[in-house]
Amino acid sequence: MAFKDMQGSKWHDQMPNRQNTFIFPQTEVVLIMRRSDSGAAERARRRERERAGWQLRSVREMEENKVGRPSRFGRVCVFCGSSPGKRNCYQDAAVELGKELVARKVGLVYGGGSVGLMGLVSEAVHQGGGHVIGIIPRTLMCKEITGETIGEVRPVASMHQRKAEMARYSDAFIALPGGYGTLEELLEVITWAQLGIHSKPVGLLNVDGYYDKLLAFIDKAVDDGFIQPIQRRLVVSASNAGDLVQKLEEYEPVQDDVVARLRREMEQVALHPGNGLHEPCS
Ligand SMILES: CC(C)=CCNc1ncnc2c1ncn2[C@@H]1O[C@H](COP(=O)(O)O)[C@@H](O)[C@H]1O
Repeated sequence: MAFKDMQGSKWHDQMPNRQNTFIFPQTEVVLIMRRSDSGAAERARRRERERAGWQLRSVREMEENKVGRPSRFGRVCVFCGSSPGKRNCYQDAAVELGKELVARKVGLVYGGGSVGLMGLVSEAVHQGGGHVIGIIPRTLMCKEITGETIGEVRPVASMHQRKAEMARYSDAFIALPGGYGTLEELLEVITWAQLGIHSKPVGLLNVDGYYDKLLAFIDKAVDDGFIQPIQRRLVVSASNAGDLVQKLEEYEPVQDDVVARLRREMEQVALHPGNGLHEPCS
């Protein structure tokens, strides 16, 4: 009997835990490892966990390549326009990204609804058999505004809670072309990464140069001293879905002393509320 980790690189000769699975707490990705796993009980457990949005792959499946390209991500959050955009390339890119996630067995987290590029990417994942979570404020749940939400719908109280939940459920973020809403969501997760609130990769799907000017702006902010050069790495970009997801898979979090200190302090505050809140910077 042998066990293999998510990247398929490490072998272990003992069962990782009592459920024959590896659990990656950060990503909530689970792998079934036992070669001999078969039978109704295992299939039932698998169905149950898949319903919960976890990903399960047996070593045999991976080796026979039946599950497509394996991924380190369980779920990716996609921010995108609630409009379809005027050019076909944007709509095509949304569908292509959905298919890429399906091929890698990565679930989708998005803002719910079926309008614009949001509808196209969620439909592509859903139709391909992928898991979709739509997080939508109750006030937006009127179908006339957002259209039908497919997959699992998680209603939340506010736009703020929506963003927090989208971030919590995801292991990485991708922005397709979009407008103010997309930019706001994108910049928030970049800012959170800069502050060490998370260390998940953030990618821009730069369809036909849509984000060239934003990337140029970020470079200018680095040149003019408003963004630290090391923090430039927080934003990954590519012109097509396959390259972008691959870059995100290979992304290594920025190692920044200031970020590390902030993260430690935030963990302290979370553990001991009231501590450290009024301490001066050192
Ligand atoms: C009231 C109204 C215009 C609703 C349109 N219907 C919508 N339904 C669901 N989420 C939306 C909607 N409009 C904007 N958003 C949010 O804002 C983002 C897109 O905004 P935008 O189109 O890029 O700027 C989405 O990721 C979503 O989180």
